[in-house]
Amino acid sequence: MSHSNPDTPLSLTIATRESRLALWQAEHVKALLEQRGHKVTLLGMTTRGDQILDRTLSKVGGKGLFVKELEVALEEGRADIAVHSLKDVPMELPAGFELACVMEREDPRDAWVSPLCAGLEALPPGAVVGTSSLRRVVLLREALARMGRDDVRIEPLRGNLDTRLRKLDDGQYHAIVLAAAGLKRLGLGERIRSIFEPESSLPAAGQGALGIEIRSGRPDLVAALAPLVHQPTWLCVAAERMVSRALGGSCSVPLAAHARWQPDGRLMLEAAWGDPEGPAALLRASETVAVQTLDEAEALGERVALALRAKGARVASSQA
Ligand SMILES: NCc1[nH]cc(CCC(=O)O)c1CC(=O)O
Repeated sequence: MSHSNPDTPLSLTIATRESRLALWQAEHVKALLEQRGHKVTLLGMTTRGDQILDRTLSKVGGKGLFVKELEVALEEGRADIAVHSLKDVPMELPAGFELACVMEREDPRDAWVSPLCAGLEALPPGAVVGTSSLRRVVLLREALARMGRDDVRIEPLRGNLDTRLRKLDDGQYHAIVLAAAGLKRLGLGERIRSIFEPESSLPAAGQGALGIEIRSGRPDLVAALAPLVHQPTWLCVAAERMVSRALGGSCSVPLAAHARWQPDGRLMLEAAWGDPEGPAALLRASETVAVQTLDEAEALGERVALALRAKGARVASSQA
């Protein structure tokens, strides 16, 4: 098809959420596409996930909340591509949509932001730590239990990045935990007091990576986006996302999945699962293997999910 040449300039519209982080990400993709001669417009929109700020996301339907409206814009032809934080993209896209591009990952780790101290160990007695994901809550509880700190309270923290930082600055929390990637992208990296190594806070599947979604059947877009693809990141997130998918992909279950390239060129995938009803201890599994294709990455993810299941992890029933 003549349209499939990556050098053919296109006029395209990017659907994006309107949080500062989402706009930064959309502008980033816009600039990269414009460098390649394409003409790009942004279409900003508000999603249900942006509107519901008073409840924990896991209680109101989960990840799809941040992408549905963008998909409707693609479906109706009001936009051509949607730029997402991959962490917010459901494991299975609706029929007729596909992931056309995964870009190079920003820092995938969790960050500690606090005016008081550089980590959990230095928190004052009775401190309140804010975070917004079940995964982080369970990982923090584990770490606190290891330190014998049953005095520390973990409280929900919702809202976009600026809102979360403001709540910290208002004194509602002594410290908050959030993704390093968002802070770094917005030039707020200096607020990070410390970074959790994956050994102490295993990241969520896709954390720190951007994905670009399109309607299927647009080889012109696939070709235009091909130069933005970072294959090593795509292999990592394919493995990570398969773990979530194989376990039901619900964000009301504490689940971490993180893949890293080893110096020997193999991919190490680690995952952790927590029983939403049970005790806080997480089940863990990992495997390191040579991976060259997305199929091999997904097979790795499936095996690690199976290993978790063998240890007692259950498949979540599909979310509402
Ligand atoms: N759940 C919301 C969300 N989706 C993506 C990011 C951060 C950026 C990224 O992971 O790419 C965040 C904020 C956070 O988890 O603190």
